[in-house]
Amino acid sequence: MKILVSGKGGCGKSTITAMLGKYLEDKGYRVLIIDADESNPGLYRMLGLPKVKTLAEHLGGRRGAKILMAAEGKGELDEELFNWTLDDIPGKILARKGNLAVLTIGKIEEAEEGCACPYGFLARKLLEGINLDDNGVLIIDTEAGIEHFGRGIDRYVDVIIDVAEPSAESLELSKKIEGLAGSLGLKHVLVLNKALPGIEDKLPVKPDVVIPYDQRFIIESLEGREIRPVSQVEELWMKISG
Ligand SMILES: Nc1ncnc2c1ncn2[C@@H]1O[C@H](COP(=O)(O)OP(=O)(O)OP(=O)(O)O)[C@@H](O)[C@H]1O
Repeated sequence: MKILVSGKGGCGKSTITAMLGKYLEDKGYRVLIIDADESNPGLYRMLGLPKVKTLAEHLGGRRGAKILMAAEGKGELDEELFNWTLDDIPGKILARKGNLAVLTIGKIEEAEEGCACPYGFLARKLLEGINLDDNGVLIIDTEAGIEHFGRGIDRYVDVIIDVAEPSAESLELSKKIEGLAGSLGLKHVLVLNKALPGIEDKLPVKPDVVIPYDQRFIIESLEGREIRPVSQVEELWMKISG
């Protein structure tokens, strides 16, 4: 199963990715989290993992990714390059603890110019090439917004977790994500995160899962502690897998 997590900036994509990853590992799944959000230092902290080399660094940096992208354009890319199972992804690009691992696509350095296309390309090839068995779950934490939909990553996922917070802007974006999921024939699960008491009655849509606003997330983040999944994550998994 391949799951894409999408939503507005700061709505809780990484928080939900990390909680679902931990929950599933605890249930006996082998979990690979792909960090495709280049401005995302929180995911490693939430999972208590050290940072390791990115996939882009492994392939020669942004330049290496661009060369591969051009090769694909000319039909000359060795498609075997990304044909990995969870067992043969190079260890140096995996931050791993038990049956949960994180792989980061690439970080755009401050001095770097140009678009994020080479990293989008790598994410797409990775999702296309990776082979999961029945026990494997891949969760891709995307950058804020819906630009990544244009990079073709969505072609290789089964489910979209659409994370919204209770704001008009976030819900507006979620509506677009639902439309994109529908046009791609993907299962769409709407999570209302940071929900305040009674707020659901004021929403124009009915979320599939509601995660309350909880200041413990903020405290854990300030104290640099690992995240602990909330009980609603089980409900989220039922909606995804049911
Ligand atoms: N249910 C919640 N209640 C309170 N705070 C929350 C909740 N969920 C997430 N947060 C906090 O909101 C902030 C943003 O969360 P997170 O980093 O997961 O969002 P994001 O969507 O991944 O952000 P970005 O778009 O920047 O990658 C964090 O400080 C996190 O601890």
